[in-house]
Amino acid sequence: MSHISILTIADYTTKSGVSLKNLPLSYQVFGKQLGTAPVVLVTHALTGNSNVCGEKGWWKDLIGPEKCINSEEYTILSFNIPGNGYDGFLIENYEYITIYDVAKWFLTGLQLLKISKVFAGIGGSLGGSILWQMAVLKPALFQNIILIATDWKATDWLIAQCRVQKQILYNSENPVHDARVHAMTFYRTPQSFKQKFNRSLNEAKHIFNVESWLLHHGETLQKRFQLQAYKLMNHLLVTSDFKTEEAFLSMASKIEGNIYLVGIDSDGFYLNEEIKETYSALKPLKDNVHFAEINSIHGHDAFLIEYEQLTGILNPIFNSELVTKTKNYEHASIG
Ligand SMILES: CC(=O)SCCNC(=O)CCNC(=O)[C@H](O)C(C)(C)COP(=O)(O)OP(=O)(O)OC[C@H]1O[C@@H](n2cnc3c(N)ncnc32)[C@H](O)[C@@H]1OP(=O)(O)O
Repeated sequence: MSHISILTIADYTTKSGVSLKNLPLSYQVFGKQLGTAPVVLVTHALTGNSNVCGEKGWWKDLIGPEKCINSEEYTILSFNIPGNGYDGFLIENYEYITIYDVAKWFLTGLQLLKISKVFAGIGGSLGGSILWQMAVLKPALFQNIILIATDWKATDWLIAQCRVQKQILYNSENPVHDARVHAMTFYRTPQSFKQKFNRSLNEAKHIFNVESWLLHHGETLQKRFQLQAYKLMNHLLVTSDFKTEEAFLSMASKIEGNIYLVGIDSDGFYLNEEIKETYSALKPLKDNVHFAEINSIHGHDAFLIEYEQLTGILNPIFNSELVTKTKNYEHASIG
């Protein structure tokens, strides 16, 4: 059982020029003790947290003892995005914070923990956008980065969805509940709902099952996630900081480690074709960039559902013999 530890970032000035003192950065470590094994850094998504593989860990089907990312072989580290509320810390005035700042905080966290080399950074959705930014800021840090259902930029489509979310978060009487109800529709697909519900009725509630499912997810999130945290996370989604594709490609081509892009063919939030475009544009500039696709009817949520396919994609990175040799070499670099 991993407990939450807290680091303090004494002095930080955001990219927008706001000075912050004593910012708490909380984290959890699972598996091997820090300094004894290669580090896997997991960056969480919108309503996630640092509990990646504990009893209620959100990626416990992928990470843990004898799982694809085996906690008996690796040190699993995850920071909470400051302001996600999971450690009791909220950020009242969040508009000046961007993904760039979060990436800088995580990099400072690694420095405070004396980690100079990370075997793999892995994240989906918002977590993947943070990883892109970290890898660009520190091109030699990661031996592998795995970016799942994510992008280095916010597309117009994503910005539009986040605007609707913001309208709900500011104007609804039950903002977290209602925003989640809306979000669950674009995390899935029509085909996923058809397979799951097929117009069936919830007799007790006199509504369709798809409706009671949406309301269930709304209620569940309302119980565990705070409004201020949701506002911050929704804001972060639209703040990637690379300006143009040209600028991004020039910076991304300097990342030294292997880059694995993973798209979901039915993703209606971070579109697969955008991920493929990034791959096609980056591949001529960098040898060790790879693309893999998850085939699923479940849309964006597939990165939290399709574990067999994820395991198939990730096994060569985490469990091949070649990797084991590299891992042993990497032990020496962990401070
Ligand atoms: C933007 C970003 O950065 S990332 C996007 C963020 N995405 C998320 O946060 C994930 C949101 N999705 C979820 O939480 C999903 O539930 C997943 C992906 C974790 C799991 O999906 P699935 O395995 O398909 O489970 P499902 O969505 O059906 O959820 C199961 C729950 O729904 C309940 N449920 C199922 N059908 C119904 C129904 N007809 N009526 C009411 N409740 C229902 C189940 O009882 C179960 O409840 P419990 O979790 O309280 O035990």
